[in-house]
Amino acid sequence: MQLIASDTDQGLARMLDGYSDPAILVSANYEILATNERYRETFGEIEVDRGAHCYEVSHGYRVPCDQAGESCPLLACKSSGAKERVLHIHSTPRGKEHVDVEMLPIRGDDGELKYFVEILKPVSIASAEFSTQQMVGRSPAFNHLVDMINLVASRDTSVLLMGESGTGKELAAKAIHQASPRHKHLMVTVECAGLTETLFESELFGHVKGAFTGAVSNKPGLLENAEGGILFLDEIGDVPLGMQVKLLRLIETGSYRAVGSTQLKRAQFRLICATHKNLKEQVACGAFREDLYYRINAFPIVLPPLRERCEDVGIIAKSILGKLSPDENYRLTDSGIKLLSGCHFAGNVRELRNVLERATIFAHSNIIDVNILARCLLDAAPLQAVDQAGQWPDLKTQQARYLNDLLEHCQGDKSLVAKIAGISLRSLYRKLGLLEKERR
Ligand SMILES: Nc1ncnc2c1ncn2[C@@H]1O[C@H](COP(=O)(O)OP(=O)(O)OP(=O)(O)O)[C@@H](O)[C@H]1O
Repeated sequence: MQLIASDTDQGLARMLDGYSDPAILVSANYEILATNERYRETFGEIEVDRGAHCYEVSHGYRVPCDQAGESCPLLACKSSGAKERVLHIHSTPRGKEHVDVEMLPIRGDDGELKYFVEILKPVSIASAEFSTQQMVGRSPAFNHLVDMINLVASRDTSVLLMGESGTGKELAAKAIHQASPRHKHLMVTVECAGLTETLFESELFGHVKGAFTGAVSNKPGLLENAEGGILFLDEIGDVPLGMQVKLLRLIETGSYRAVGSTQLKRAQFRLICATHKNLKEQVACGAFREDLYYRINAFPIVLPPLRERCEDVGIIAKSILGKLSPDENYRLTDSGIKLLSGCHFAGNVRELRNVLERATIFAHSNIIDVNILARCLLDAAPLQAVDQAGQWPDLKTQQARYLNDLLEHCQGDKSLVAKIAGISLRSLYRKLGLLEKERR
């Protein structure tokens, strides 16, 4: 135990060492009074002798978290008088990390809230810094996603991952697998899109020799590989209706038959499904069974589109470059990151990845700048095509916004703007001239 403030209740401070997770004792004015050994091992010694505030040490803020635009668990704890938790990004000796923060209130003899025990569990399923292995991000939308994954991973609950194409549903499924008690067993992915009912059934359940033309020997199904582990059904919305009944039976009874066999087999697995479709709408129009929908949807997690976490684009882009060419040490310029952060990637992280892959082909050195990126942004449109109110602006307003945004991104470089916009420089000057006239 490291005791910082001398007037701290010593017994209370010593209690921290009973926690196997990093823990600190905090006063009602956010002062850190004591830390346990596990905390110091994980987050380092607190250098300031006296008056070190939790918001300074964990975030480098000069004011409490709630005044810096974040949720403050201590404040929440003060108002509820009960245990509170939140997922925060903390500064650590290793850089920024996601941390699951739990705050417990302790009352003095007079019944007033006097101390707070803060337990800080580092979350390893995602990275807030460059990483080629994990999901990367630090925006509020991404942190919420990490929080959801972190909460459900240790359970055996079925998870439904929903989100547009390329938002990272498969990566999220892998993160759940790695953080789950089943991580020593396999996660078997079944790509449901484009499979006919027959093919789906024999892939999943296996078949016996002679079950159909071409079944020359017994073949085990993917379910056998998933035994004890995780079955990940990607694009569950594309499973043919006939197969949905068999899937439902499998989930409800844990048993199935290989194609052509009468023998009942048992399967033991955790289910994770993913879809880019709106399954509720699919249910309403009769394309997806309602009973199956409720079976797979025990814990829904929505993956936010990239345009709702623009702050993450830079760190994701750097991580993707590290993954694409580990030896090249590609560097993105700040204006390049700014350009990418302002784009509407309909294909989300996958489209960003494609843009970066093209950029590595065009780059003459390991520097990827705004000019190279502009050549590679084939489909990505600048953000804000749709109004805040969800209304489509008229074409003129839309064009004006587009050109203004682009000019800003390209730091006034009109040749570059013309190139990205796919118009001649003359035509750009004409349009800008018209805009100017209208403004006056
Ligand atoms: N947060 C992230 N950080 C780093 N890379 C990411 C992140 N999210 C997605 N990616 C990368 O983006 C690509 C697409 O991700 P993934 O395949 O998981 O998306 P998906 O939602 O399953 O797509 P689809 O619906 O088309 O199958 C992958 O290369 C993945 O590694």
